Amino acid sequence: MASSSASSIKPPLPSALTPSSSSPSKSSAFCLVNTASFNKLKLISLSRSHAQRSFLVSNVLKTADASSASTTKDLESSFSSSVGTNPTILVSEKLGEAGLRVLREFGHVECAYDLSPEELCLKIASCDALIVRSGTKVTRQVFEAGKGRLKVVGRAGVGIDNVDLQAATEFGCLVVNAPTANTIAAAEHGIALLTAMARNVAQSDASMKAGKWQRSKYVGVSMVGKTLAIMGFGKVGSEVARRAKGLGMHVVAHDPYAPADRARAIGVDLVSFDEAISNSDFISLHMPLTSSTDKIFNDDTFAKMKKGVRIINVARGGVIDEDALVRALDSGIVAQAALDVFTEEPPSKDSKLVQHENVTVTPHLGASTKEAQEGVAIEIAEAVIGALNGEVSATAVNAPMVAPEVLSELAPYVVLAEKLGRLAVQLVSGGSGVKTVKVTYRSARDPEDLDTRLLRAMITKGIIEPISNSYINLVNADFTAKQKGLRISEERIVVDSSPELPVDSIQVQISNVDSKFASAVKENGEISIEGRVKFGIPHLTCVGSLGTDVSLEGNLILCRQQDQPGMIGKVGNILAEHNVNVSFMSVGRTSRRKQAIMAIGVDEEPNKEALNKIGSVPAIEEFVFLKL
Ligand SMILES: NC(=O)c1ccc[n+]([C@@H]2O[C@H](COP(=O)([O-])OP(=O)(O)OC[C@H]3O[C@@H](n4cnc5c(N)ncnc54)[C@H](O)[C@@H]3O)[C@@H](O)[C@H]2O)c1
Ligand SMILES: O=C(O)[C@H](O)COP(=O)(O)O
Repeated sequence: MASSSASSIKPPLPSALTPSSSSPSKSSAFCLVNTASFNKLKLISLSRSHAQRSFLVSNVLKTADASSASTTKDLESSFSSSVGTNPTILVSEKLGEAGLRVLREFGHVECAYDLSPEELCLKIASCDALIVRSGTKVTRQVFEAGKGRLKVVGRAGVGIDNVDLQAATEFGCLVVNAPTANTIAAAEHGIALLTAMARNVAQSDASMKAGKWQRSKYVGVSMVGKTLAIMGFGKVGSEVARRAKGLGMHVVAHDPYAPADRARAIGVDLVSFDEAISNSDFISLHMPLTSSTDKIFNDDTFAKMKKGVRIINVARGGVIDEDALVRALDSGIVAQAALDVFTEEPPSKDSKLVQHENVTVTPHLGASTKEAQEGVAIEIAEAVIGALNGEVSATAVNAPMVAPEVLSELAPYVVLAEKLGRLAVQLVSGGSGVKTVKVTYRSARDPEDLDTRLLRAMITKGIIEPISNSYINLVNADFTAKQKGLRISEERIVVDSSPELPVDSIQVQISNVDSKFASAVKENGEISIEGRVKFGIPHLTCVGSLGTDVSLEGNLILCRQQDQPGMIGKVGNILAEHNVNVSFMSVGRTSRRKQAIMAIGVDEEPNKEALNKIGSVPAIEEFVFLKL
């Protein structure tokens, strides 16, 4: 007889005991002694020391016990009940009042502006969410300080170059932004800078205020008929293009990812980078700051521009090498520049660029209209609350988006997936050394129609969390798996079952490891378990090559035994003697009086003595105790 210790491994079962894993119920007999009452889908987070205790489904932060939630309504009611406490939301920059009102109705809102990096790190440790604009650097240190509690960073605007997305992902923190509400404001500001620069509005205004009347000095240039290059034909760039067309300009755009039909619809030609910059009279920048756009406008690119070009930047200061721009202004390659954004904000008071007489500047005002700020504030408040409430975020920056209908459909499978991962890793001898996992989804659906990212994340969570102190969710599951050298491959097999159900069964196989329960090892040497959802409840349906049928909740004892009368009673009595409540029992076997697998669900964890007694029942050949 083997116990749950790693040293007591027995060889895999003989092939006589190996019914087909794909259809265990056909070749196994089941005796379902008792069924448990199942908890509702508990979306309350199990997160440690976390006051807010939310379950962020879009991120799969935490799940609790086996559960069922087959409709969106079930899910939503579970979400709302999970946000009972008062989450703390730190707002570190000025946010529109309308958004603050929405946030205050939801939780405790702390507005603390102009925090030093140290002060931010100190505060963040007691916050569930952080809302920033472009002025707050959300660094790795911030995520480290917020570890375990900070669940979401909301960027009240578009650009997320001030947020360390890699660190956010590693710490499982969702980043959401408000990408649409300030588009028009930014485009209008771009046009304002374009026209103000062309007609020297700012310079002549300053001159008049200084008591001068310099009409000939401030002769401008006309815009009609001139070529404007839009660099980055996204939301803002397209709106600038529309407006520039209204000014009678010829507009071209460069954007490696922009669809040609959108450009055509606005009457804009998409051209190469070099073509755009070398033939244009005005160049307006609208691309994000990324590693590939960092200082993309530099000495080399300025040298390719038409002499006397005028540049507008309402995107990010970092896309321009500012020293090179000063040189280009001094040499006359660039006649004028109108800048709303700077590499360092605010720039130094003696910045040559800011002080340059041919440069018009504004202090990052692109998004600063009353309308845009109210809009952005509401957009980000809703996104952050949604994320804390477990809703799918349409503006997630560092997590795959899962459509609400997919989420609702997959809810019970999400629980099953985590339980299977959790069970599989506990069957590994010593629990460690897991490197290769294969997940097989059997489904009647076309493999293309089955989005398994959520399920894979939960299996990863189930496998990693019991053996490490990592915290896994949809945001960081793939990253953490990779970091730990865990390779999870997936296979989808089309089966002839109901296409109404997204998944028929999920099988988790771990290879190249020893098992503490030899019966879990298939002929191919892999630990294998399989489960399905029955009436919304996750069930374990196969262990190794043997069929079983137990609902997954509480704890589980798996025994391999000789199939003979009285086994259920013997084990049941031992557990009763130790005041351990049995929630269900199931016996699967291939044929009479040979070997069988008994699965016993227990509410409490049996002590060593009880487990030893089970182990000494002569007909029991091996057993393992597993925590779900
Ligand atoms: N000044 C402000 O207050 C203000 C306000 C809003 C937006 N912005 C900034 O403006 C920029 C654009 O915002 P958006 O809402 O239009 O974003 P967007 O994502 O809709 O558009 C950005 C576009 O840039 C394109 N792009 C990416 N790399 C490029 C490259 N190397 N060359 C050319 N194009 C490239 C993308 O394909 C995309 O179409 C962002 O940097 C944003 O932060 C500034
Ligand atoms: O990226 C943006 O949305 C703009 O740059 C606005 O930034 P702000 O919120 O700091 O005004």
